[in-house]
Amino acid sequence: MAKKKKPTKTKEKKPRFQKLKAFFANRQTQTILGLFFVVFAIFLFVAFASFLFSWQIDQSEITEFSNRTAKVENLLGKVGNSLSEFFMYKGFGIAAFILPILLFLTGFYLLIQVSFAKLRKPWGWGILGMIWFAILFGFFTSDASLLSGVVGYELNIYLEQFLGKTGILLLLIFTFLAYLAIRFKLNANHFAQLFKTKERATEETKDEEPAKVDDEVPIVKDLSEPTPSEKIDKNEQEKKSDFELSVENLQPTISNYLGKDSEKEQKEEEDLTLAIEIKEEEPVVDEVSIDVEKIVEEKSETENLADKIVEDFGEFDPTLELGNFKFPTLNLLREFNESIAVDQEELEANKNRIVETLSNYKIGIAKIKATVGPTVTLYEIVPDAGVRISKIKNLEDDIALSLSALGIRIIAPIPGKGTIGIEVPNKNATMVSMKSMIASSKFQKAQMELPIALGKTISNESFIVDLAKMPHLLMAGATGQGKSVGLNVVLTSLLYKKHPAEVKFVLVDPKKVELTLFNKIERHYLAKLPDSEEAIITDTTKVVNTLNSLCIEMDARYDLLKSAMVRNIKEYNTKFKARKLNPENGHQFLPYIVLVIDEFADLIMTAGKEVETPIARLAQLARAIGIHLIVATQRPSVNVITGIIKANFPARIAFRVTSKIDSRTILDGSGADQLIGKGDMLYSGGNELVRIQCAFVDTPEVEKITDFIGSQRAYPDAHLLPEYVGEEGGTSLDIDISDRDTLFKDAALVIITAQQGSASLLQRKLKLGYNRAGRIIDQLEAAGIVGPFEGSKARQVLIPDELALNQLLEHEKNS
Ligand SMILES: Nc1ncnc2c1ncn2[C@@H]1O[C@H](COP(=O)(O)OP(=O)(O)OP(=O)(O)O)[C@@H](O)[C@H]1O
Repeated sequence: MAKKKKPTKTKEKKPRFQKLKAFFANRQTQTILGLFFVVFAIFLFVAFASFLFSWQIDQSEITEFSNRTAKVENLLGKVGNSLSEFFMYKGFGIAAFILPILLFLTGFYLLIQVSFAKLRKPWGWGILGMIWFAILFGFFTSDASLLSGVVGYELNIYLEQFLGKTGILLLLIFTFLAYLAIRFKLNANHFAQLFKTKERATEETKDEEPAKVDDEVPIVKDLSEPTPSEKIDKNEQEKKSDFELSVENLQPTISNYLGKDSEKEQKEEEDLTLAIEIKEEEPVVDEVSIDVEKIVEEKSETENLADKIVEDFGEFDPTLELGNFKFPTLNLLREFNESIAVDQEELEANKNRIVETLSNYKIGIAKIKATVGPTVTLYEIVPDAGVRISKIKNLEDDIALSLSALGIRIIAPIPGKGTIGIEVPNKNATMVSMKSMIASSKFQKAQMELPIALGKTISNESFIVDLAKMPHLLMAGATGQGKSVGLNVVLTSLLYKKHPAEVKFVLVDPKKVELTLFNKIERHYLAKLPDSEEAIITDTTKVVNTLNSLCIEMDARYDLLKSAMVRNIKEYNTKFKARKLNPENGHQFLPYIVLVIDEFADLIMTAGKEVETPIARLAQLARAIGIHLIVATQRPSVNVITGIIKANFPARIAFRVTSKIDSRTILDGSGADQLIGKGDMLYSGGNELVRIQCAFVDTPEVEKITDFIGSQRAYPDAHLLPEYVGEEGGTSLDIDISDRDTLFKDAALVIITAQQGSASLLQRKLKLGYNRAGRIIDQLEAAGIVGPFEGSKARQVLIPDELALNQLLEHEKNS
């Protein structure tokens, strides 16, 4: 009992808290509050300033607050006086001025809508500052005065008992230095560095001094008569370096030159010659001396800059471009009477018939329990001990006959329960409206990437699944059993939950009528090929191009994920939002792409392998990069849902099908043939089958939603997928050599080095547009460097290495 009470309490509290949250999130509330804070801050500031001059005069009036005859000098009257008395005299003294500054900042932030998180720091430092200044002023004043306030004075007395006067002073100095260290991000290394640079500077000056002396020595020596001590020792002469020898070699050259003049002159100018010799020597010395470049220490940051960008600008918000986008409201959806009427008589009658039929076959029942769902009621039976389960399973048709009802399904045993279930359709089925699904708190609070509200289970629980986890969905069912409604339910769910920046749809509708309504939201939610006019694809050749284009997008996304060193789109986007990926390196926020294909059988019939291959490739690989497939088909035959497709679509929905074989094809078991239609479906998310009544959303409802979204500001164009040049899009293969692209040879080298003939490789390596890369690939094909087009696979490279390429090109020129 106690356990049951708890959740009701929290349920009551939450809406009230949310209302309060919504109230404060309202811009009007924020404006009024902001203005109040700003005005109140100015009020306090003026009152405090005035109090500085009038406090002694007004002090006696404090007790006379209600006395109308008593007058005060404070510019802001008795209220100003009392507040100042409270905050300054009885509070923090002069330091109380910090308070109006903080209030002003708060009001200002509220007005310009800066996040509250940014106020935490100023308030924290502000309050600490008030206390610190109060203590500081209290330290220097001997009485409770206006400077320190009562707080500062009392704190000083209190601290003095423990630390003494000197202790307080040290504490103040320490806290001040600690503040400097935290505020300006200083640490001991900075001081050490400061010390080192000083030391280096003094060392440099010291180094320079002896150098000067050395330089001067030879000049002094040369100009003066050589002293006996400086006469060259023979031993030393032997040790002379080559360099010194070369100086000697210079000597005769100059003296020979001088020798051409008279010998007298030679003697007279001997001293001078020496000086000249040395002067000649100087530049040689200079050449050899090493000029040591000053080591400039690179500036380093003390914190991660990405964090700083986030701190300054907040996380990247992908929804900013359509910041005013309004999600569709609940009132666009229709309301139905959805209360399930439990018909006691019907229940009783069905129970009696089940018991009777089973007893005819000598199967005793220990217990029976009924759960009434929207369309079917589940009777859970606990058979007597020793009854074989297979025996009950075989009685399916007999029980159906005795209950004279269609769509009876026997689940023997119910997984995880140890009972046997018999699902019997209700006489009056209840519709599950889309509105109830969208409004359910399970959907509203779903923390999923791509939540889909499919419908209600037999126990009336809303069944919400995450398309991102599925990761692809296969839908099958005979015509008129609710497939199209199911697709609309999926799309509507996503429209109610995801911003246009977060998800894009690629819609393929060969029937041309089912998804046309979504044309209105083309520039919000749809993705298309660059050259196509219509975003919704109805033409088979366009489907092939779109699928191949999605394969290119997939490859490009994998490259992005690789360079960002993440494993999936969620991690990638989180990293991108935290501004850890540079958009200049090609990184961008990646929206989920949901590819919806209606009438898959029709596509396979007309395009066969051409669509199957890229679909299989996407299904196999696209889960991590946020491309999800929803494929619907009327005919779940094995040539439509082939083994390779089936293997990659673990999540499947089966509406009613006409034969057991079809049921087996789609669900790997029977059951879908026993459904009753009209949205009655079985969902298989791996191994377990869940019976669900699909939600119902009408065409007018979808129209209202798309109108609502379509009427809002949109992106300039639909989301553009990478361009794909199909086989027929290529130019003729007889390309003239002179018409070749200027980058032809570079491209050939890239392709040969990588041994991979793909246009996207050229795009990346040579930084080309897709069209140009495609043209070059065609030219390479014409030149016999790459093989022919092979669907989504890269072309074969026919030239093994650069040498062979050169030979080929040379041969071309000569021929
Ligand atoms: N979830 C549902 N709840 C109630 N009724 C439904 C539901 N889904 C479908 N129906 C009924 O079934 C009819 C056919 O549904 P829908 O058009 O989705 O069938 P379909 O399988 O797409 O058929 P087709 O393959 O011919 O397009 C609807 O008009 C509606 O009356």
